[in-house]
Formats: sequence, structure tokens, C-alpha cells
Amino acid sequence: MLMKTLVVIPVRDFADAKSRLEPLLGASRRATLARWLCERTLTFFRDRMPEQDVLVVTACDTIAQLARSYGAAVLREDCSRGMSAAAQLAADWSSVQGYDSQLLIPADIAQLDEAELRILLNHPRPVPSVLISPAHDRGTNALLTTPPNILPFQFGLNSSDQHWHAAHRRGITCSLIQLPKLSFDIDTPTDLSSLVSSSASASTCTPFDARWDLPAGPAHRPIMVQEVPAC
Ligand SMILES: Nc1nc2c(ncn2[C@@H]2O[C@H](COP(=O)(O)OP(=O)(O)OP(=O)(O)O)[C@@H](O)[C@H]2O)c(=O)[nH]1
Ligand SMILES: O=C(O)[C@H](O)COP(=O)(O)O
Repeated sequence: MLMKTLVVIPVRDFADAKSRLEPLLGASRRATLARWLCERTLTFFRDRMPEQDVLVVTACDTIAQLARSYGAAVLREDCSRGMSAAAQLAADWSSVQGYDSQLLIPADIAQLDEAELRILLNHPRPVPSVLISPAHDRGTNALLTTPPNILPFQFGLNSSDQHWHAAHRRGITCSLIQLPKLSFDIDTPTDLSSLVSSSASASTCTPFDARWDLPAGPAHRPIMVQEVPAC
């Protein structure tokens, strides 16, 4: 039986995003990075998985308009109460809309990969069940819940462990799948250095419009990033 799945992407106001990149990046560059990552995510689902229903959860008018321009549906929060609250709002909504499952993906994955996403979507999915794809820092970079609101959401530090234990405490079938590209989200200066060096080595452009001289520091080498017009 084909399971009806909703991809949910929670997105906070870009002006409040990526606070762990302070003081490496100023407010404007943090917002630029958050928007670039979000648009890459929306582009991926629009172009690589057009058959997939996508819902963006946000309190921000600009993000709501951006999401719709990429063909995503929008669920509005009255204010930002954290990723878990956004996930719960979406899970309640998607359950009412008749979705069998919710696949929550953060908007700051460096490089989504179609084969990896299809591994998650095609994984055996008993009812109820939870499927977790952890981040490299033990966060949760994909969470497939069947039914959508079967589990309390506990995003934050080491959240993949929290979700795993929450499922087991409830006797819910839970699988964990490590996926290399999906495991890499951009949270810290080290993540940013990796993103920039992998973009440079892959000669892919990062559509920023100014040279960024990221200062040398223990967590990263000095990086001269030559941004190029949006590709
Ligand atoms: N809708 C919504 N999305 C959120 C909220 N908080 C975080 N998110 C999103 O959840 C995903 C993961 O969040 P984080 O890794 O904490 O990203 P961030 O908040 O930009 O980074 P930090 O400020 O360093 O915590 C990103 O797509 C965020 O935009 C919220 O309150 N509401
Ligand atoms: O992994 C998570 O729980 C969420 O993405 C938030 O955590 P992060 O800010 O470490 O990604």
C-alpha cells in the first residue's frame, strides 16, 4: 500500500538563524547563508522530487512567500517556539490532512541527495514506526514518523538519541539510517569551513556576492572564499 507522506521543512526567520556562527559571520551574512541553504533545499524538492508534497512551517511572511514560489505549501506559526514546536504543529496538521507519515528535514542540510531521500521513503514502514537519519553531531537530520504525531519531538542537542529512546520507551519500531550527505547540516564554523572547502573542490559556486575573509581560528583555517554570482 502506498503511504501518503508529507515532507516538512521548518524554517525560522533568516534574521534569527545560524546564531552559532557568531562572531565568525555578521548578522547579514548569517541571514544570507540561511536563505541560501533554505533555497537549495526548496530547489531540491521542486526539481528532483516534484511528486513529493512539501510543507514549510514558518512564522515569517518572507519565508512563506519564498516557499510558495518554489511550489511548497505553507503552515504558519504565530511565533517561533523552536523546531520541536514547529514539527508538532506540522504533525497535527498533516494527520488531519490524512497523511500516513511525516518526513521532517531541516532547511540547513548542505547537500540533499535524491538517492538518500528515496532510501528513507522506501524503507519498510510498519504502523507505527519511526525512522531516524542522524546528523554527524548526533542531531536529527531526518525524522520519518508514522503516523506523523506518534512521537514527541525533541530536537536539540543529541536529538537523534532522544528520539531513539523516546520510540523505544513507547515500544515503537525504530530504525536508524546513517546517510553521508544527509548527515551534514551547517551549524558551526567547522561545518562552514567544510562546506566552503567542499564547494571549492567540487568547483560548485556558492552564490554569495562578496569576498569573505573568514578569520583564522582554532576551529578553522583562514579561508578566502571567492563568491560568484548565483549559479
Ligand atoms: N518554523 C521554525 N523553524 C525553526 C525554529 N527553530 C529552528 N527552526 C528550523 O529548524 C532547523 C534546524 O534549526 P537549527 O539547526 O537550530 O538552525 P538555526 O536555528 O538557524 O541555528 P542556531 O541559531 O545556531 O540554533 C532549521 O531549518 C531552522 O530554520 C522555529 O522556532 N520555527
Ligand atoms: O538536529 C536537531 O535536533 C535540529 O537540527 C537542531 O539541532 P542542530 O541545531 O544541532 O541541528
